[in-house]
Amino acid sequence: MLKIGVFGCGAIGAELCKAIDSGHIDVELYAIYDRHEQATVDLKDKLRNTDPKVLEIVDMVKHVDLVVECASQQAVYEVVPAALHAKCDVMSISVGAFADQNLLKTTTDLAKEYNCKVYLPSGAIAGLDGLKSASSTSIYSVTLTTEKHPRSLAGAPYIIQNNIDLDAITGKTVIFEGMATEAVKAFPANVNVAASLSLAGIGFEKTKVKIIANPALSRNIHEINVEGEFGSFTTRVENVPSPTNPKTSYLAALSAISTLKKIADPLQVGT
Ligand SMILES: NC(=O)C1=CN([C@@H]2O[C@H](COP(=O)(O)OP(=O)(O)OC[C@H]3O[C@@H](n4cnc5c(N)ncnc54)[C@H](O)[C@@H]3O)[C@@H](O)[C@H]2O)C=CC1
Ligand SMILES: O=C([O-])CC(=O)C(=O)O
Repeated sequence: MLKIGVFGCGAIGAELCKAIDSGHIDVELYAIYDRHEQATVDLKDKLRNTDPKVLEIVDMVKHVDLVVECASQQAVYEVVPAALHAKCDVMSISVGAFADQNLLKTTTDLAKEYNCKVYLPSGAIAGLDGLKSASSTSIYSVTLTTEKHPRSLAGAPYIIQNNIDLDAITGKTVIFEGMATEAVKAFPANVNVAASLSLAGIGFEKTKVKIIANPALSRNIHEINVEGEFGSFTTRVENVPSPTNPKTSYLAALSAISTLKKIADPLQVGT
């Protein structure tokens, strides 16, 4: 059975571990890690059938087949190269880190060298399947419009650097408009989905991102518009936020669960 290490025990990591613990995913949860020890303690308390070891990344990679990063963009720099050097496959949910072309190249080079796979789940959006198909011909534009409650944007570097008072926002307000390359750094905990879109489509320099704060919202909305030689499509997901992290949509955790389930499943149905 596939041995898994989960790096990051927050909203997504905890849901993923609970899905393994409940038997929903047929893998062995061998190890977990979080820089906040209490997060590992709290997570272990919630698990009924498994008792993973708490191992730092250097030790985790010696024992597992696949490492799942669900921590932060910063953690990707530590976790992904370490896993690949140890010939482990990796799933990474903090996809925005791969806007760094050096990290992206190192990752793909290492994965090729060691014959490993790097899985980047769809996260909190729908439509990557259509975008990937459409990419075989010309794509004219890809636009992500993300609308969240202002509290979900709190702490983002862009909000801090521009002294934006989120409490003063009383109506729908455009906070940011730019390209994905800038957006994923400016809002590292809000628009990792812009990175997945960029990688599946026309790249970080051409993928447009608009971020709107709306205090009337209780859901995280991601709308994607794609125009190309194939025609056009729009997807819109109105996401229920994770109860433990309002920045993160529940669908993102479900996407990580679904990706891991697919990796573990011996039967692969469909194209
Ligand atoms: N691709 C997508 O669609 C989505 C991606 N994300 C990203 O996924 C990641 C996880 O999201 P959540 O579980 O909601 O976050 P969270 O904040 O609830 O949990 C993250 C956990 O990882 C730990 N952590 C962070 N950096 C670490 C490091 N360098 N070393 C060790 N532990 C570290 C934290 O202590 C925390 O317990 C975040 O980067 C988030 O921005 C979130 C939602 C959607
Ligand atoms: O969960 C979401 O709504 C999307 C998100 O935070 C991200 O892409 O970083």
